[in-house]
Amino acid sequence: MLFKHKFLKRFSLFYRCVNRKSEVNMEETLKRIFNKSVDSVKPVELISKNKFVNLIHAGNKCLIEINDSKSLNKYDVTKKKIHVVGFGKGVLALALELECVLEEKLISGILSVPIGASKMISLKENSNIKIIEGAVDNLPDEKSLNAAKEIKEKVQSLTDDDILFVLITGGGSALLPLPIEPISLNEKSTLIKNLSRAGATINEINTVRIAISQVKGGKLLQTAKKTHKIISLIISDIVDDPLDLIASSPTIPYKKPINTPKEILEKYNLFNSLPKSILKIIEKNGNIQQDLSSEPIVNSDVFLIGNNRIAIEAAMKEAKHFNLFPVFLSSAVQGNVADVSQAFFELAVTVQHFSSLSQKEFQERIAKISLILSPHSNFFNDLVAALKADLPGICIISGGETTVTVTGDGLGGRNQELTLRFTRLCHDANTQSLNDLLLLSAGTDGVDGNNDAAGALGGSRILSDFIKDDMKSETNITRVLNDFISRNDSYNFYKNFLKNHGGDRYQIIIGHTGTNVMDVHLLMIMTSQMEKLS
Ligand SMILES: Nc1ncnc2c1ncn2[C@@H]1O[C@H](COP(=O)(O)OP(=O)(O)OP(=O)(O)O)[C@@H](O)[C@H]1O
Ligand SMILES: O=C(O)[C@H](O)CO
Repeated sequence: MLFKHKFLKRFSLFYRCVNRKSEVNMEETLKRIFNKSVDSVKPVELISKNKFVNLIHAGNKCLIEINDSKSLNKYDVTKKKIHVVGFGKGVLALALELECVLEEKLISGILSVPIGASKMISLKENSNIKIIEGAVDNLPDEKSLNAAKEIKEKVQSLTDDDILFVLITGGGSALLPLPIEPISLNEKSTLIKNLSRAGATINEINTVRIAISQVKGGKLLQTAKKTHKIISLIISDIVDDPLDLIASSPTIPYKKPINTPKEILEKYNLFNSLPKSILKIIEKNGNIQQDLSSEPIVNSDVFLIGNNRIAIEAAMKEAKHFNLFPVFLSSAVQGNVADVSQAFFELAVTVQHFSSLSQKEFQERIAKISLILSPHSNFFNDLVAALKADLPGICIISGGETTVTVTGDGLGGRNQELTLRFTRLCHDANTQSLNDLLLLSAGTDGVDGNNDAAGALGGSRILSDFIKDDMKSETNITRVLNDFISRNDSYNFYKNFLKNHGGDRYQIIIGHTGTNVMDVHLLMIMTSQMEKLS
């Protein structure tokens, strides 16, 4: 804990003297900002409204134009047949946009999408695209294995007459499992589950996935050598948009990893318990790049069409509509959810108490928090500008993907656990002023771990519904919070416990959104009672 309790108590007295009933509906405001940020990265925005892909008929020629803001790319498709394959949480909506743009030029396709995805989005009535749903709880299963086999066969069958669109979004790794033989699906799936529960980062998990797959890490592209052109359209759900890791990049050869798969498995104590089949492959594929670098692939173009930054920009714009001063923190928030929730808490408290801190103290605190939250280079100046502004509140906006080391048997996800831990920190600090802040954290894919929520809201104000209840003493609340956190049961804290006490508006349930650009965090701090910086 960076701040001592003493520090918090000193300032709480000041805030208790002020009647701080805010008229802003903080929950609703944050939810609306989040929804706008998700809308901005939906395929309909990225492909159609932005005119990213266009079909042009010029005389007796037919061209596809791809306008990626850096360059205009033209493909002569007059005598070509166009196909599509895709895997990930957002590819159904992407394929629909592609169908609308390419019309009858698009003659076939196969998509591997999460269970339930086609309840939310339907392709055109006479669609030529086959949809295979699979990967319950984001883990590979027989259905996604069959999808992967079909996709590989399809790609292998293409010739110089064909153009192939490959749609890639987050969640694609679990939806395109094809382990190197003799590794079984169950062995692979157990290993990935163990890595994830041990708190491995997505970069680490995908490095291991690539090493044991027949199609990941550019290997699907190898099977498409005879195809005239392969055009990959990617929505990024990894920090810094590493194209060779998103959905384990079946169409982009993997660069040398920072840590080898073996080192990663050793780090999480999983190497010594590997089944023989995996062990053999891991020892052989020490340097993943080797097999692929010998044959440069010339018939492939790759476009990044959406990322977390776009969602953040939309959130910034929407926050202004609510008269909040938006401050961009980072698109790269990573790390253990315990550290990240602590850092968000300390950031909120520092902002609330800036007028009592010397400039040096303020800078030092922000610098400490920065070690965890990796702020954008202008963050400090932007924050100071917000503190000088005459607006009722600040909204600090970030994105990224935290990790949870799951030791309990509850239901939850990194977002709900982040907001629950944040709530506990605010509650423990026992300061009235903390009622003026609220943190929203949610996955832009609409899914947070192994349940139907996308995320939640956290802060001591979410407890006020049941603090009023005479039955609950302060100690009881602390015990309840600790219990749900230790069992990794954040979902049920919001779904059942909080709801039973009248707090039913703090969990975010929106279903599959048809896109995926990691998580968004919105920290709202009402400043109307705070002194402004001069
Ligand atoms: N009970 C739980 N409480 C907290 N976090 C959990 C729990 N169960 C799983 N998780 C975390 O949820 C994460 C997996 O969530 P999810 O399936 O949404 O993955 P994802 O990373 O968003 O998927 P993808 O990147 O493939 O789209 C892991 O980080 C895991 O540690
Ligand atoms: O599918 C995956 O590998 C993750 O969502 C990261 O892209």
